[in-house]
Amino acid sequence: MTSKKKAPIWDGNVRDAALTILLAVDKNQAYSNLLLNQTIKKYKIDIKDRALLTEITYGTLQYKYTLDFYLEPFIRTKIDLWVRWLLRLSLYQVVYLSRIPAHAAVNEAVEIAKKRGHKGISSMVNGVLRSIQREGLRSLDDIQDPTKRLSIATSHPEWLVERLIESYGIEKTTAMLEENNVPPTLTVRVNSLKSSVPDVLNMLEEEGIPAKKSDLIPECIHIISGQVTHTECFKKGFITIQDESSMMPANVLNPKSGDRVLDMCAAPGGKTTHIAEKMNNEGSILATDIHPHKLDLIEETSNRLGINIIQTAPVDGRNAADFLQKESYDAILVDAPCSGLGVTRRKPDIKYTKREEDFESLHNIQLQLLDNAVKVLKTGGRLVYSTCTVDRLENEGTVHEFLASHPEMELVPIENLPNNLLQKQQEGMLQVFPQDFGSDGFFVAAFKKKENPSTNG
Ligand SMILES: C[S@@+](CC[C@H](N)C(=O)[O-])C[C@H]1O[C@@H](n2cnc3c(N)ncnc32)[C@H](O)[C@@H]1O
Repeated sequence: MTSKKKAPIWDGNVRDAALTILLAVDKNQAYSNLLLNQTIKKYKIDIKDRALLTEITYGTLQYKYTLDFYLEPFIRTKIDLWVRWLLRLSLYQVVYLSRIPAHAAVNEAVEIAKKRGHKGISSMVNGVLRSIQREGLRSLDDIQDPTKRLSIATSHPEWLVERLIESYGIEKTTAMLEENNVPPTLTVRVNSLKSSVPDVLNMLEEEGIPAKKSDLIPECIHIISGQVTHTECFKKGFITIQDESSMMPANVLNPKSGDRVLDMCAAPGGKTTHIAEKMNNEGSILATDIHPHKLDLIEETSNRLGINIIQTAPVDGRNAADFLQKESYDAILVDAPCSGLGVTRRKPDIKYTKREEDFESLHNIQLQLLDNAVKVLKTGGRLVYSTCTVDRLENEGTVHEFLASHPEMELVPIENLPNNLLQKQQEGMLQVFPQDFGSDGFFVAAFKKKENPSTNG
């Protein structure tokens, strides 16, 4: 007799589950997206509760500083961390989720406080939330300093707001920080080896998933609602979940069938498999990553997509040239580790955990990766550098410093993307902001190894 493993008991308390996740993110620096997925899987939480759990967890995290600003005048004693998160998540519902009646959010908070604490705490929680309801929220206009006001209104650390304003000015920064609090879109890439955009749209419709073709990247489809990973279309390898901005590097690299390609920071393989599709599954790709356990993900995805030209290897890109054959790759992608400021919508914890000193150390790693890529790139070969950040030091800063120390490399214009993206190119580099197209913030630059290194162009 086979016995099915039962899911642990789910008591249906979405707010309590959100509180557990938020506390773990705060105390253990756990990733909110991973914890959320684990919780949903562990308890087999249904679609309706899943949506609310996601909304409350991300929303509370996204607006942490704003919520604290509203709570501050009403909290008169020292409170435990879990009580602070309970107040934040309850106030988040009152302020931002109009479909949830305020009294329901407050009653739930009181019940959780009773269950997790004692009567004194539940009365305090009740008192704070009801006082805010009675007296109203303080105005953000009370904050005189514009940087501080933007920091509190959009809930980003003040030093980060300052850094971004310095790079992009107040208007662009405001639009970016506001966009960082908007739920991300879900997009998929059609596997050109197995299907086409019109066929996938039909298949998704038949499977009850509303979707539409993107206006930006030709192989991209926007999913309007539904769980794509449950569809036959996904299981059969016709599509891969990928943000639209992340579809740029493989297009810019523009590999040919039969090329020998290196993807230096490859896991989990979103871009490696895209490159393989562009190569019509002909040629060879070496996909390396510093973390060996992540390489399995590349192999899994390749199998699902019907790709067999990818080999994986655990390699630290900072000394890749010691292990790989010199001057042997036609095209190389360095999709570098970065601060990830362009994906704050998906991982709100990023904005609270980054430190100013991280940018310099990431910039140094990025330069080391590029130094190694040059050594194994063929003369005349193409190198694409990409990040999912909007930080100038990691993007333009890395490109300029790299060019200064590599006279054998030249920046080449970005090609093979639609015009509305190409128009955004500045000095041969492309920075996409989250507010531009609703896709992730992303940076791409392309280089060529000169045939004759003594020339300047
Ligand atoms: C932005 S992610 C890559 C995403 C991947 N290209 C994709 O599209 O799925 C950066 C990757 O770099 C890897 N990494 C970090 N430091 C590295 C190093 N020194 N050498 C090689 N890989 C590194 C990380 O493990 C991570 O998987």
